[in-house]
Amino acid sequence: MNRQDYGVQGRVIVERPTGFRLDVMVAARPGEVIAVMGPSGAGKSTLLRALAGEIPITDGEFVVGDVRVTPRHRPDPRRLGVVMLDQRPLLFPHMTVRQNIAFGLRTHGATRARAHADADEWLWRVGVDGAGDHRPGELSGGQQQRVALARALATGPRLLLLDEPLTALDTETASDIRTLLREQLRATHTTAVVVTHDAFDAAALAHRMAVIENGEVTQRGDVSHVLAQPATRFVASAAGLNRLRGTAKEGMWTGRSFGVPVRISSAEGGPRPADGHPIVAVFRPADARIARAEDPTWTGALQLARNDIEAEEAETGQWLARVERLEPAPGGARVYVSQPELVVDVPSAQAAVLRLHPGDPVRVFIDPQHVRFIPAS
Ligand SMILES: Nc1ncnc2c1ncn2[C@@H]1O[C@H](COP(=O)(O)OP(=O)(O)OP(=O)(O)O)[C@@H](O)[C@H]1O
Repeated sequence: MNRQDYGVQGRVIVERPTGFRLDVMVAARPGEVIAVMGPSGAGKSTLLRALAGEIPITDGEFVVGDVRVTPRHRPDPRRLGVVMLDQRPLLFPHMTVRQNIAFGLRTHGATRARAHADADEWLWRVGVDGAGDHRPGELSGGQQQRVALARALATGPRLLLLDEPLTALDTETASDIRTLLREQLRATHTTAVVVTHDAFDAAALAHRMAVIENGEVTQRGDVSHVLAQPATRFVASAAGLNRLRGTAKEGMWTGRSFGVPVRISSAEGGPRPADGHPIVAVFRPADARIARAEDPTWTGALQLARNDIEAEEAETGQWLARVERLEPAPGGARVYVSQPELVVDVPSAQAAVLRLHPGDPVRVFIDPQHVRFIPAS
């Protein structure tokens, strides 16, 4: 078969007895890497398991290369040519590393000598040459994941499925394996679907991404486009962005904070949504600022905010908010506030001065030059 035929395309529908329904269109061109992100329970693993032929689809159909999968026809995974790479390497512990890789090649018809020679070549490609005679248990977690990648790619799968392949690794090892994965996927022109919770991995590994929420695709497109134009709160938070839904009025975002009107403007030019249309204000947590409210009591702080509105002195890009929780973050603190819900990254020096606690009234400020408006879908 011509290598150009490879890729995956179709509609995957899986209904669970629990009432959960997955219904997604999948399409990856040959050699293309698609990232799949989504909240817990969205159906990402269900999708991978269906694509791997591990569970039947209830409806729809898809093709992997030229092999068709339907609710009634579920080919043998080897014939389907789909290989799954898990969070954990899952190597055979009683075999040597070389035998682990050669095993798959042997089941594809290679002679013992050929399989062993190819296994050594693969060990070299993934940077663990010399480890061939060791048992997996004698290698580090990162080395084992390298071997698992070699084993997955060695048989030239039509489709490689990666389920959170970097999650179980420490940061430094994850970084090495991310680079290796990227290089090898490109070099072997392997079509792949990678499930990840990390937008950085999606951007590093994939050409395009699909977001699954509650069994459906809520956004798809080029990775950078999806992350920059988040269509849902989940994507915004995965991309590390605040996403505030409001209504367009006089070229500004308008919403409410504790019943008090709030406005945010954007420095961006271009067409503005007509008044009354829903719009979303998007900005980074590090671009918002926070200060203690002028009055430390809630009644006092709210009264001041209302007075400003009545006197028409309420400034755009600032409003009263409530601290919900605080988390340590690199270089400072991450502050979660409500009404509207958003995240503000506060540098250490300022966090030390502010001494915030959950329940405190604060003022949030956002400069228009850091705000982007996108139409609400
Ligand atoms: N074997 C099963 N039988 C019945 N229902 C299942 C089974 N496995 C998963 N589900 C249900 O399918 C839905 C989707 O689960 P799935 O594991 O695919 O989500 P996920 O996006 O991979 O989540 P996570 O990120 O937490 O792994 C959930 O409601 C789950 O309870």
